[in-house]
Amino acid sequence: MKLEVRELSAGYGQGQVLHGLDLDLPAGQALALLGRNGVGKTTLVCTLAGLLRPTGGRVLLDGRDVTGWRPDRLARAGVALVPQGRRVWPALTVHEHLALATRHGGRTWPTERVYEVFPRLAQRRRHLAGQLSGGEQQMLVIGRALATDPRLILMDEPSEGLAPIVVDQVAEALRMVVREGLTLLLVEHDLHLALGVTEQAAVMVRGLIVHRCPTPQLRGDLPTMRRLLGVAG
Ligand SMILES: Nc1ncnc2c1ncn2[C@@H]1O[C@H](COP(=O)(O)OP(=O)(O)OP(=O)(O)O)[C@@H](O)[C@H]1O
Repeated sequence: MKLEVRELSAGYGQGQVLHGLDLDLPAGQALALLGRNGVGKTTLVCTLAGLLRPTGGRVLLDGRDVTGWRPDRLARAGVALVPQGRRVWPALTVHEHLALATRHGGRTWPTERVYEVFPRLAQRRRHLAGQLSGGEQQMLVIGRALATDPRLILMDEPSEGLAPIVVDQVAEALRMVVREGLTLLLVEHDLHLALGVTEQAAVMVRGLIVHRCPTPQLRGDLPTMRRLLGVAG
């Protein structure tokens, strides 16, 4: 699903965070959205998911103006959000989570397809989510989003607090779904993950995209990474 963001402004009360931000994400592309703490990455993702109302500008999905749409309407249009903090329902099993996600009657993934992306979840399908490891919970949250058959998936820090080996498993899963044509906007501090699964990278500073390039180019551009992201080395 093609995403076009035009002069988007949003914030909290009097505090404006996004200052007329422009962003283009062609259908089927995976984009890493990078930037130091507090530049507005989560604010952008929440605005795109309908959790925050923009105060200005426009958001287009496949050319259709969806500015100000509520989260449920955006979800039905094919937008899925994997928010920070991997919230699961502790007393429901893995399988019940996935079954609930596909209950809305629209297009869905067969649960088995989620299990192909995350074999670990298949092994844990009868376990309560509250008993899963942090990594398994994150797989469940991503799996739940995939089960709704999204066309654009917004992810906010999926690697947060996960062991490196689990981050590798999440990366492998993301590569798989991107290969299948899903459009991905990935907010991520773990550069190994962010640069390992995306073709394009964008860097935010104070509510604006200030740098955009193919991911391999950014990976080879240490001065820019140092300047905009504070990467050591
Ligand atoms: N609910 C809120 N109410 C008021 N201000 C907020 C709220 N959430 C975030 N902010 C402020 O908005 C600005 C941008 O925050 P945001 O979380 O979007 O940044 P970020 O780039 O995602 O940061 P991080 O990388 O630390 O997650 C920050 O100054 C933050 O303090």
